[in-house]
Amino acid sequence: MTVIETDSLSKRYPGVTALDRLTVDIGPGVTGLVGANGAGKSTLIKILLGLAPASDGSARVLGRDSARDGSAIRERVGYMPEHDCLPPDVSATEFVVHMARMSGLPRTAARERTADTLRHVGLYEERYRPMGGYSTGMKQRVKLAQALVHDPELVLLDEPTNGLDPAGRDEMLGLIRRVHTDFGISVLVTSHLLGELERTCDHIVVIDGGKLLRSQATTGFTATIGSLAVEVTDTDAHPDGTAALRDALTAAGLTVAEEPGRLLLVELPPATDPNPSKPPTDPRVEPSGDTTPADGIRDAHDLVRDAVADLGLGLVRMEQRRHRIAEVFQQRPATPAAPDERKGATADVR
Ligand SMILES: Nc1ncnc2c1ncn2[C@@H]1O[C@H](COP(=O)(O)OP(=O)(O)OP(=O)(O)O)[C@@H](O)[C@H]1O
Repeated sequence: MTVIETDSLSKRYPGVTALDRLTVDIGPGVTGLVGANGAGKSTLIKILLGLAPASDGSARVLGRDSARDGSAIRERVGYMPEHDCLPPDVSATEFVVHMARMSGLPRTAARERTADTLRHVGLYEERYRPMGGYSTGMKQRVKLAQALVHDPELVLLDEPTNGLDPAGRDEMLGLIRRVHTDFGISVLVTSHLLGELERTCDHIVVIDGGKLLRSQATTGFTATIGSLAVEVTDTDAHPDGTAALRDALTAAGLTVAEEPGRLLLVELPPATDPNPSKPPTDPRVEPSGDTTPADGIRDAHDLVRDAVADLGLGLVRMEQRRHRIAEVFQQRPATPAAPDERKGATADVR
């Protein structure tokens, strides 16, 4: 099932191409839309909601054409805008009730839904105070509440962690995750911080300069590449044991990077099949003798163990690590990257 699909979607402003032939399918669940400032995230959201026309191509949201059926889409989709748009003189309750009424809820239902939604986002007594005195975190919560109040099937959240400190960001990301797990609402959440979506999203779409860089399940980002962290002791024969091991492993054909603290990172082969077009292996069929990723990982372990033993070094630790999303996007010239990794990304990877 597809929740959002775009087909060669382009948006041109005078002198700027905000979206450039973007074709992407997004399914249910929590999807992160990542890109540096100006990558085209807000533009995409506005087109999906039918609030801005595309220059070329098409977009469908919940099966409806965003160019023709904008108002029908907005009935079923909630939107949390990036910028502050809250009237300072009214309370969160008054504002969210108003938004619920605008969405067509009767008065009593609007009040009940508002109370439930504000409770869900963690606003209690403060909900009766004018919003002008709210902290950034409270304002972001009100913006999230008004996106949820009419019980949408999908919410589009534009930079919901903007302006929040690390603790506030974590809380907001937890809330966003619960929007899906507690209510079954699908979420598209934008951020220029690639790393923060790693724990929250099932799927990540990365855009840069309005173009699609990558669209992949979060596990795919982190599981396809890994490394073995190895630390060894020095000996009289090898006063720099780390360097000796690095040279031995490199000579054995492994790609090795050195980290501060005498740690060597040995690249492992992909742990999952990086080529999704390849048919899955039938588990009932005996292995044909071809090497698999698991074989490659075992071989790397064996090579490290043997090299350490041959050099007579002490092995302090050898542990497998999965890369975090942010690392996947850092340039790693020592490793021949898969074609779509080679495109690189300009998203902020803090
Ligand atoms: N109304 C507009 N008129 C002209 N240019 C625009 C307009 N809206 C957006 N742009 C330009 O289109 C590009 C994409 O902007 P967009 O706001 O979609 O990016 P973004 O990824 O959401 O970034 P940010 O997080 O900084 O808002 C930018 O170069 C921006 O300056």
